[in-house]
Amino acid sequence: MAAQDAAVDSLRDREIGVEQEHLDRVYHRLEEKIDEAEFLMHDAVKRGQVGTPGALAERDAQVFRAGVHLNRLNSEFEDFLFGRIDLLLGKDGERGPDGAYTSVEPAEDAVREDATADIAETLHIGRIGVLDADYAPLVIDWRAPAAAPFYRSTPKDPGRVVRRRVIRSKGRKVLGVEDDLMRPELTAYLGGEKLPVIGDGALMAALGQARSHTMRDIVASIQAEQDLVIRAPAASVTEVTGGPGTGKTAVALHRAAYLLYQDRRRYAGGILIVSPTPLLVAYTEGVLPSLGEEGQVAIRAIGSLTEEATGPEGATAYDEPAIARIKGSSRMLPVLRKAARGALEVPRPADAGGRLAFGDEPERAAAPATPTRLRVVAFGARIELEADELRRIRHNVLGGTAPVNLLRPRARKLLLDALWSKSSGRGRYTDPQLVAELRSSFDEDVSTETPFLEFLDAWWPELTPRRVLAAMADEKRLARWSRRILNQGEARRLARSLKRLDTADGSGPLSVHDVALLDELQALLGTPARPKRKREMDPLDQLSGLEELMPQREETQWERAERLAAERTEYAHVIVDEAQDLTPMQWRMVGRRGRHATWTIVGDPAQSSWSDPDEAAAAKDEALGSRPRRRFTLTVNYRNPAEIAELAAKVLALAMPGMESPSAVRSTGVVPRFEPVRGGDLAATVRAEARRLLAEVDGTVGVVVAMDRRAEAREWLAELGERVVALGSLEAKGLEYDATVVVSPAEIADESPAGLRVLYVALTRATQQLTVVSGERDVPDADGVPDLLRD
Ligand SMILES: Nc1ncnc2c1ncn2[C@@H]1O[C@H](COP(=O)(O)OP(=O)(O)OP(=O)(O)O)[C@@H](O)[C@H]1O
Repeated sequence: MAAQDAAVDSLRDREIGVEQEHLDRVYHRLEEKIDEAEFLMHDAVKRGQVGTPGALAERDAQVFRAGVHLNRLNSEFEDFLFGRIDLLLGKDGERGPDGAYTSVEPAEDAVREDATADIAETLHIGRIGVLDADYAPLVIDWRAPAAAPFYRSTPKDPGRVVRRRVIRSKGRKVLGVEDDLMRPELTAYLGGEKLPVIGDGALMAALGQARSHTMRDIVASIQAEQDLVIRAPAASVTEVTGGPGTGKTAVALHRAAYLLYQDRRRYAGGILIVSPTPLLVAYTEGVLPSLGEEGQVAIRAIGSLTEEATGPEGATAYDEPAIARIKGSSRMLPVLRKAARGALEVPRPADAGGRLAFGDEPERAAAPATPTRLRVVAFGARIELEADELRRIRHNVLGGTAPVNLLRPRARKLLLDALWSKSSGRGRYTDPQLVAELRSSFDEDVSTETPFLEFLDAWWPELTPRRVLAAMADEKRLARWSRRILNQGEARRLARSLKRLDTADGSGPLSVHDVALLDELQALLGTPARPKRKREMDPLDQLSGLEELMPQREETQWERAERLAAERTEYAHVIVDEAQDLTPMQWRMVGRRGRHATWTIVGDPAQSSWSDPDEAAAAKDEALGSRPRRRFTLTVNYRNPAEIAELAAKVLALAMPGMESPSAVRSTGVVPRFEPVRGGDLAATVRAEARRLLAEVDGTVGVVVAMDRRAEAREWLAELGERVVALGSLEAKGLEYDATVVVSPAEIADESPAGLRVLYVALTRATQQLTVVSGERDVPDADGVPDLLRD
């Protein structure tokens, strides 16, 4: 036995040596490329000294290209090279642009009659492609067509692949190799020697690794059903469903990288990834850089899609479920329409200095209540418009559906018309040209008069979304705007929840659901065009007057890329993660960002925390329009061991009877634990359990509690260090931990109408171990199993 083990070890060492040699060759080539890039960079800087506009632009472009290249090469990727496939001869002898043979099927004579064959081609797969000096592929980019068989090939449908190898390396050192044999029936030879096979698969090794607070890419172990989604053509809408842990988030992120690789020009318009929480954004945002992609992709939490309204930190407050239900519903749309127009008559909050939601100027000094009379002096006489005349004009202007803020010029025009019709100058002449001149000077005089300007500002103020939302905090007013849409109780609750915003400076804390309302209001109000500010001039240039002689400095590509990203409100591709949670109002908000986009939508209806899935489905259909859809289903759970998945399936059966659970790919033999509260002390029980799990696992421990308990749970765990995190049930979306403690299933299930589905989410976060602690509302049996989790 020992001799056999030693033989296996020495074969493994030999194969590691083979891959090390290849990796050395790759790094040698990379070093040459880095030298080249650095040379280009210096050359470019020299060119810059010539100073003509053309040379400057060329220099910028060259520096940009060389910089990007250097960046990618210099970032010492862990697992830069991670895969290899050994292939039979292809059907035709054609090679693709990456130098690899294109044919997926083996040639007819690739396998001899005695089931022996020769390996005709070996490809190494890595995060980016590298060609040698003769343009032969040293490494194929994982997204290139030639790399697809690495992911797609299975023993059932092997194509040309005989052996698929995952290479584990760190920096420049190869640490290990794991092989899967795709054609076990063959005896294959490579360079005259029998092809060796090492280990028993890389997937299990990857799944067993401890989790950290950031997600890893899965580029070395993407499975065939996932690869189909990642490489699906970007036409219209790609919809992916699958249970917890089936890799939906991972697939969505890899798809973003794939699309950029496929068609960088098309996606220069940006890819937006919408995530449910800032926690999931933080968890996933390292994946794309690790795949060599940054810049073009914006990952945003649904609560910070409108950064202008919320600030970069976004909205993180959660409304209680009954309020969230109202704010998320599409019934809010007619209410907001009324509010956007009605808010014109609402006096500004008493103070100044508040942050404008979507503008860039601070609010000006407090204005009095909306004026009811306009009085001006023209041609030496006083002219007045009374309340009912003003009302008629306002009514007239608001007739259509145009955004309120864009109607101000029309309001101004109708006011001037009405004043002119009362002016003494009107009947003075009959010559049309004279009348026109008189009118024009009348308009100019009146419209620059301070009383007129002040009146217009107060009577037709430029509204901000925050100001309108704050105006809805008044119960009577909101009752008026929501008549026959919300019932009295709903209107009252909604108004109360908006009171937070009705502060003097209008900057009270926003909830996640407020953001979609603000965004809708922004669309209803419109943003008037502002005069462009002149670029500030260099004071030295001004002194010498040289600026007129110098060519206009052109924007560099970097500056341009940054500016476009900052200005971007629509994207070329929109990816929605945890799509089952988007409310109808959120679908409208996301829809506005992808009006001309292609889409990838991933989600799981069984994990939805939104109470009315039909209403959300209708809003989603509206956002996507009639675009054709391709649907995929992922079926294998890579996160939870079978023991945990089995327990979660009991809740799934209650939450969504008849819905199938994904099948867990591995089992650990460790069954979930059940802990009743010890001595009535929930905090101590949870703390003890978290401490125990910290000793059991290498990575992270997540403690999931009902939303109302978040703050206290953080205190319970404050001294246990950074490996432990306390989370509210809604915050656990999409995250995973080596071990989790789920605190009081009944409390989580009772939180909202979707509570059972939220509990299902909480129970499916662990990769190794799970403990369920019963609280007051649970009814544990003699083994501590709460009633919700019994058979
Ligand atoms: N092919 C794979 N190879 C290695 N790990 C994988 C693979 N597919 C998924 N995983 C891992 O499984 C875990 C679950 O993946 P992911 O979070 O993407 O699932 P999900 O479907 O989004 O889950 P949920 O619906 O619960 O949010 C992650 O740790 C991911 O890295």
